[in-house]
This record gives sequence, C-alpha cells and structure tokens, in this order.
Amino acid sequence: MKQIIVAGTGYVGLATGVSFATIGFKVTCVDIDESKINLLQKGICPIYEPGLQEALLESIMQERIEFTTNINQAYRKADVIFIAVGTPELPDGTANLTYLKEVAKDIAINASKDLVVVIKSTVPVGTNEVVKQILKEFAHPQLKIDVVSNPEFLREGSALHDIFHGDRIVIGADHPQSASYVSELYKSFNLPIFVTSVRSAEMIKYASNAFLATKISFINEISSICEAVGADVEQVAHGMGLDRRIGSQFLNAGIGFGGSCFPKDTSALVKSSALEGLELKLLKSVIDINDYQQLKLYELAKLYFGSLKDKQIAILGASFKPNTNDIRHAPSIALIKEFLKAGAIITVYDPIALPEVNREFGDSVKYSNDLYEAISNQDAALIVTEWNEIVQAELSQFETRMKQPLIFDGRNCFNLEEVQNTNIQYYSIGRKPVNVNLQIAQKL
Ligand SMILES: NC(=O)c1ccc[n+]([C@@H]2O[C@H](COP(=O)([O-])OP(=O)(O)OC[C@H]3O[C@@H](n4cnc5c(N)ncnc54)[C@H](O)[C@@H]3O)[C@@H](O)[C@H]2O)c1
Ligand SMILES: O=c1ccn([C@@H]2O[C@H](COP(=O)(O)OP(=O)(O)O[C@H]3O[C@H](CO)[C@@H](O)[C@H](O)[C@H]3O)[C@@H](O)[C@H]2O)c(=O)[nH]1
Repeated sequence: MKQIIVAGTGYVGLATGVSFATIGFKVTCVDIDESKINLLQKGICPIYEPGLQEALLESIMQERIEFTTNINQAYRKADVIFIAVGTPELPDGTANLTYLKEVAKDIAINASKDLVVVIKSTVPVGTNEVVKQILKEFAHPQLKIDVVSNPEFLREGSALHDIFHGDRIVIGADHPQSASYVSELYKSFNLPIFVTSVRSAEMIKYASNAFLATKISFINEISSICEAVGADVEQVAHGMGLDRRIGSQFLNAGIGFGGSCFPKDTSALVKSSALEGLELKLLKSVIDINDYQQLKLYELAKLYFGSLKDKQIAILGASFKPNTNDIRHAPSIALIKEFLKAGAIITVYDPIALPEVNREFGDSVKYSNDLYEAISNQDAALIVTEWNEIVQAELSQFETRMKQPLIFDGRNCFNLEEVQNTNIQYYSIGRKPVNVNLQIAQKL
C-alpha cells in the first residue's frame, strides 16, 4: 500500500487527506500548526466543512489517517507527498510561495527513497520548476523525485462532494510514468482525468478561477444596467443560462466574490502577466467591478440615510459564502470596515463564523448568533451571505422587530412578490426596489 503524505491540513489538505483515507489509502497529514494537529489527533475538525467531521472520525476509526507535526519522520517514509499549503496574496498582489518552498526544502532534506511530489496548492506558472530546483539542490543526488502539478477545484462548503463528484482531475506532468502514477491514485474516484504539461496544468487553475470570476463580475455589471432600465437580473440570468453555450451557473448577481481563491488568484494572474509584459485588461476590470460591488450596500445605505453616524446596522451573514466559516476577503469585512469608519453601530449575525469575525473586529462590533435578535431595534438590515437561516427567515420578524423595516439584500434572498405583501422597504441587486419612496429610490 502506498504511503500518502499530505502537507498542510487546511481546507484543501484536510479534505484531500480524508478523501484518500475514505477510499482506502493510508494517509499521514502533516502541519506546522500544533494547535490544528492537536485538534485533529483528537478527531476534532478545525474548520467548518459539511460532512468533513464525520468522514474524519470514520477514517481515524478505520486507522487510515493520522496527524503529526513530526515533518521529518513523515517525509522519510513517503512514497507520494501532496503539497496543499497556502499560497496567499502578498501586499503587491503576487502569490506568497514561502510556505511551499519551505515544504520543498523539508522534503528534500528528509526524503529517503524515490518519490513523487504532487503540488495541489494554486501556484503561478513555473513554480513546479522552482520546487524541482529546490529538490535537486537539497535532496540526496541518487534519489529520483518527480514533481507533478495537480491543481484542486473544490469549493469551500462542498469540499468533499466536489472531490468525489468533480468535473475533472487535472494532472500536469513532464514524465508519462509520473502522470500514470498519480492517475492510478485517483482511479477509484472514477472521474475524468486530463493529463497535460506541468505549465498548462498550472495555468488551467488560474484560467478557470479567472473565468468564473469574470462570469460573476459580468452579471454584476449587467445587474446595474437592469436597475437603471427596469429589467430583472434574475430573469435575465435565467434567460441567458438557458443557452447551453453560456450555462446557468455562476450567474447569481450579488455583492461580489470573496473567499480565499478568486480575489487572490485573479490578482496573482494579473501580476504574473505584468511580469511577462502583458496587461490583462479584462481581468483588471473584473477585479475593479468586484471591488465596487462588495461595497454596493454601503453606498446604498449612505445615500439612503445621508449620515450613517450612530445608525444601527445589522450585518446578516459574515462568511464569504454559506456553509463555511471562512471570512477571507468576504464582502462582510469590507462592508463592516466602511460602516465603522462612517460611525455606524454594527451588529453581526452569522450561524458559524462569529469567532472569525471576532478575531478581526474584537469589541468594535456587537455579535449575535440569533438572527431575530440581531435585527431587533436596527435602522437597517444588510443581507451579506445567503445562509439558509436567512433565506428562510420570516419576513414578519423584520416588520415587528426593526426600528423601521428596511432591508438592503446583497444576495437576492427574498421573492419580490412576498416582500410586496409586507411593509418592508426592500432594496436588492438588479431588481426593482419594493415598498419604497420613489424619490428615495431614484436617488439610489
Ligand atoms: N480553500 C479552497 O477552497 C481552495 C480550493 C482549491 C485550491 N486552493 C489552494 O490550495 C492551497 C491551500 O489552500 P487552503 O485554503 O487549504 O489553505 P489554508 O490556509 O486553509 O491551509 C494551509 C495549511 O498549510 C499549513 N502549512 C504552512 N506551512 C507549512 C509547512 N511548512 N508544512 C506543513 N504545513 C504547513 C498551515 O499551517 C495551514 O494549516 C492554496 O494554494 C489555495 O489557493 C484552495
Ligand atoms: O454566481 C455566483 C457564484 C459565486 N459567487 C461568489 O463567488 C465567491 C466564490 O464562490 P465559490 O466559487 O462557490 O467558492 P470557492 O470556495 O471560493 O471556490 C472557488 O475557488 C476555489 C479555490 O481556487 C476553486 O477550487 C473553486 O473551483 C472555485 O469555485 C463567493 O463569494 C460567492 O458568493 C457569486 O457572487 N455569484
């Protein structure tokens, strides 16, 4: 049985490790974060990801997965090492490859047999070669260590589902035997495998994320035109999506994309292209539109109230999307910062992510894990994340609990006809405002 090591137990590393354990491999997950490894050793999943806690416990019970900070020992016994450490954005917009390079050096120093290193982290084109160089420089010269690119396409909130039901597995390898080796590991997943060159595999990841981000910014721009001319963006997106060449996915207008991937990967692609002397005009606009869109509810509230000083504002949903506790680059963060600057009093509701928000904002905002309590006595409620708890909320609660029933909905959670039957003033994205003073609506 091949010994799989996964370096990095974040969203990707942990989900990958648990998935390989689930299909029967022996997996060791390593991380330098002792607190994470302590939790994992006790069978506690450090992140919120549907199904992962249960699958983790099952793999531990089957003795198929273990967790350690003893990197040296783990790399010594490895046949294959998946690298899934973070590649976050540096202040200049490029990808930070420090963690990846550290792992490469650790592997090189400790490797004691031939092995394949598989890079799952999202990395700029050419990075696999950098890793190869590090391995060559520090590993025993007689060892054969190949590097394979295997970008990950899972989404947070549905990570396990995506690993088992993904549209494709991409393997970038310069040697056919390494490609076959990694393809074989994935055989039991029964998914289409596309083998290509290392550089193309690296680029497929960035191009895919950039394309999806483009779809979102495109529909968000269309939503602004819809507001101006009285069309309904949901109807428009539906009508567009019926054309299979366009497809219906990723056409939900809202307050833009956040998360740990689209913002950093679009920026890294723009930056790495600039280093090649190329200006990615389309992608730059995608990012600009998103920056504008993330603050759209703030701009609406500012126009509505004039001054936001001492206005009580409920932020409903903090995570960058439902079913995750991840708040990296979430629109909620950008919005809260602007409202605080303007002197508003903020109450944040989220079913899962309040501890993360607390780490970011401390005592400068109030917290509530009860949706109806969060909207009580507020001047406005802003819907930022379409959690089920919010989508299924009773509109009558907004009518009775708020100072004035006023919703700025950044995720188009409610049906306009239902809102029409209430006395809630309701502004959403790319759709006609409901129950509003027309003079105010024209101003917005
Ligand atoms: N989050 C996603 O949905 C997603 C999806 C596809 C691809 N990716 C890419 O996968 C990579 C990982 O993303 P993530 O969200 O899982 O990151 P993460 O920040 O959640 O986790 C990274 C982990 O790596 C660990 N680490 C750092 N240095 C280490 C070292 N030297 N040795 C061992 N462990 C180390 C950290 O302690 C951390 O636990 C990134 O490149 C990201 O762009 C992420
Ligand atoms: O129609 C849509 C779809 C998404 N979003 C927003 O886009 C962001 C990203 O959503 P999603 O793609 O579902 O989540 P991620 O977990 O960031 O996954 C993306 O980023 C990962 C990391 O690279 C890739 O692996 C995935 O394939 C890619 O979908 C979120 O803020 C969503 O609210 C919209 O505004 N409208």
